[in-house]
Amino acid sequence: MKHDLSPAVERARDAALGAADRNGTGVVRLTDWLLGLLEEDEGKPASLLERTGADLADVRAALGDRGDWLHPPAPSEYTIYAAARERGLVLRGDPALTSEFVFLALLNADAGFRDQLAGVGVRVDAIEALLDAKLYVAAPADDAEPVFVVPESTEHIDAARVVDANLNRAREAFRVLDDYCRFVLDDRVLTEEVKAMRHDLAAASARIPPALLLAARNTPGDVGTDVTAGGEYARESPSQVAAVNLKRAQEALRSIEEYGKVFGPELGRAVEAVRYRAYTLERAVLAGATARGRLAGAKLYVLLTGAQCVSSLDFTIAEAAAGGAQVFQLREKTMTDRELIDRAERMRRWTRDAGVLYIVNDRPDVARLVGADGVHLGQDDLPVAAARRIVGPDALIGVSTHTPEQVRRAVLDGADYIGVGPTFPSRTKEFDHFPGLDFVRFVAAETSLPAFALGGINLSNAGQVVEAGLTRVAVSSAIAEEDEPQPVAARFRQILGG
Ligand SMILES: Cc1ncc(COP(=O)(O)OP(=O)(O)O)c(N)n1
Ligand SMILES: Cc1ncsc1CCOP(=O)(O)O
Ligand SMILES: [Mg+2]
Repeated sequence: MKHDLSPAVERARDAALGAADRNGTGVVRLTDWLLGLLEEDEGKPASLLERTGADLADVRAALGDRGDWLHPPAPSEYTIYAAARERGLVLRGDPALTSEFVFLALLNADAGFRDQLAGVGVRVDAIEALLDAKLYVAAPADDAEPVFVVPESTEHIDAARVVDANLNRAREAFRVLDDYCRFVLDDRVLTEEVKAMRHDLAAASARIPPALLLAARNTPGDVGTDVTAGGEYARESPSQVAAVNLKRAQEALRSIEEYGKVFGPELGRAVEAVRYRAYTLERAVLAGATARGRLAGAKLYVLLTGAQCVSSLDFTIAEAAAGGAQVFQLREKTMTDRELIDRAERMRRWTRDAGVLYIVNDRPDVARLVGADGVHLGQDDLPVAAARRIVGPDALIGVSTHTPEQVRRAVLDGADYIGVGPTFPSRTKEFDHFPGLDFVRFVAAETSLPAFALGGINLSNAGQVVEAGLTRVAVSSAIAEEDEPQPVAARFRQILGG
């Protein structure tokens, strides 16, 4: 039967037959065919090898010299051409007998021989990927336009290799972070954010066909696998493990973003969005841990407005602190700025003397000016990031929350604690909506960030808050309107579990 061979295939066949004649056996070996195909430096088989990272001279030398190799006989010409046509049809929709598909057919003809070739850097899967036209017009299912249409090129294999390695790195880092948020922080909001980031990264990377990523993978040939940095095996604490893996995820995402640009702008953009979220996550996870530390034992938080106190402010602070209140907030809503700064400075002294934390309500500027420990922000006050620029990295920032979404946002914005309420009708502030104890229950199950229930909490109903799952409360009238704040504060502490 006459086959319609390309000139390059004809030359390779003649070379193989000639080699068989010369060695006296008359048996044409796979080696003879391959050497025939690789004879031309500029030929497609040689260029495929080089594009996929193999050294042409090494491969030729191994085929020619390796006495320890098995050199199986080549299949019949008919079988070789049938396999080549089939590969050409599947990968390109074209059954023409050209050298690259005959090359591929020969590489796949004998598994043992293919393994020997892998030992000298011949990566059949990568060669197949380069020949696979589908890979270059891949588009995610929900995109109307192809995301990238490129000619086959070594650049894409190289970039896919970097992206593949960094996707694995990022996935592994996210897995470690998932464990930290879930088992160490016990925080559902953060755990779900890590999961969502993993999912979004996977969706973004689907823009590169998985077959291409797999084909580009070359772990044995990775010169970095046995290079370890000092300190890689030393971790002092779970939070250090989290910190290291947050950095690892960010670095891997940056690399995917940069090398992903080789496939078009969309991948870079989508991964950039995940990377920014990784920075936010870092703040939420790590600074949250510091804040958790500072507020670890804080159970009773007192909001004070001078005019509401039946005694003087300084007496109320000293007495409530002596009874066990640990955090005090200056909440003045009607003062001029001059009056406010004056009071805020005094309150700094009184709270320092009492050894308690001091938070200023609403005003990051005032908090910073008087050296308060932090600021409390409502939903209509400055956002966390803006306040953080004023108060600095070490100050505590609290956020009022009234809905599940506000809790999620506060956690991810890097709030250090949240106010949760209003729980009950309040004598201090009027409300027309009460998320109540159901919301307290939700918060208790959702986040490990310090969360203070507030709104109408007193000694009679504080137990219900504890039953609903929170053991921290913020109160105003229950302390400010008492002649003797100390025993009241002490009783709160008992109810809240010491
Ligand atoms: C600890 C704590 N939680 C909630 C609030 C309420 O803040 P906000 O909603 O901004 O209302 P005002 O207190 O500013 O009227 C808070 N102050 N403290
Ligand atoms: C400011 C504020 N925000 C929600 S409840 C509340 C007031 C808390 O005061 P009280 O403990 O007297 O109800
Ligand atoms: Mg406010």
